[in-house]
Amino acid sequence: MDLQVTEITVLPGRDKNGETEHFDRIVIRPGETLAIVGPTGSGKSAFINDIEVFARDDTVTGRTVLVNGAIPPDDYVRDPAKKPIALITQNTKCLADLKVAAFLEMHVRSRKIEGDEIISETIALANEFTGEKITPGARMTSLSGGQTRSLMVADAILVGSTPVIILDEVENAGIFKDRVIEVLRRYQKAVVFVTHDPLVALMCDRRVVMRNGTVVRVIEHTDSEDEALSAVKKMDGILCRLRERIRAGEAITGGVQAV
Ligand SMILES: Nc1ncnc2c1ncn2[C@@H]1O[C@H](COP(=O)(O)OP(=O)(O)OP(=O)(O)O)[C@@H](O)[C@H]1O
Repeated sequence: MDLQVTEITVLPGRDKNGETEHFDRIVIRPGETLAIVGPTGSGKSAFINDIEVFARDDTVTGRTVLVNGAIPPDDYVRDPAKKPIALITQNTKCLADLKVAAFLEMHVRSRKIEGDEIISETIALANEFTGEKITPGARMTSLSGGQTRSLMVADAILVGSTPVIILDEVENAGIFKDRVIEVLRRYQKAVVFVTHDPLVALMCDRRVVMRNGTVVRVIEHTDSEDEALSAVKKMDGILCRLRERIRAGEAITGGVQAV
């Protein structure tokens, strides 16, 4: 990436009634995680869309998004190779009928990255996110939803090397959410999650609460939520193991605490 992204700033626009939004600015920096939460239709997708297109008072919300404190250069918006944002949604479908390694190789070549190790490294990283292992020889079209999204996240981190990653409701997709968050932090990505998942929301540094097309509150994660977070982690662990057993075709008899 040509320009180091040190911060993305969202400046207020208008709510659904056309009233000026009340927040001052929302800044996200490398290594930080932001969750966008709120009921259906509250404007979560519109918020991430503003970031993805670098809004300049030209979207439905009237917000403006700055990169390093300034309006970003035009090629950030127009040239996909220069765009510093990767958006990964639930509807990631692969139309390329290629094997996983060939698909990654194509991306690696287009990014002009030297060496082949990055392909196996990307597959290995993706396999940290999913219980169903991805092999280099598997066809892209035969991957499950969870495998595809795991590969897309690993690809955005290592091959695309984008500093900002937006994940739109990927939680139901058979990926290890806490592992994804840990790795994204380790790689110093600025991450925005649209989420309804308590574990993802509580693990993030901040939660942006949406209602009626506007940001109504920004909640900082503090120690006071740690107790709830560790309880949710335990529950999530139980559910994950239970899910694996059900997928494996087991009958679940007895209590689930002991799973
Ligand atoms: N500030 C705004 N001003 C005008 N229209 C808005 C604003 N924010 C969102 N909208 C519109 O409201 C509708 C619902 O918003 P959006 O899809 O972003 O909600 P959501 O929270 O993502 O909903 P869901 O959880 O169902 O995906 C969309 O048509 C969107 O364009």
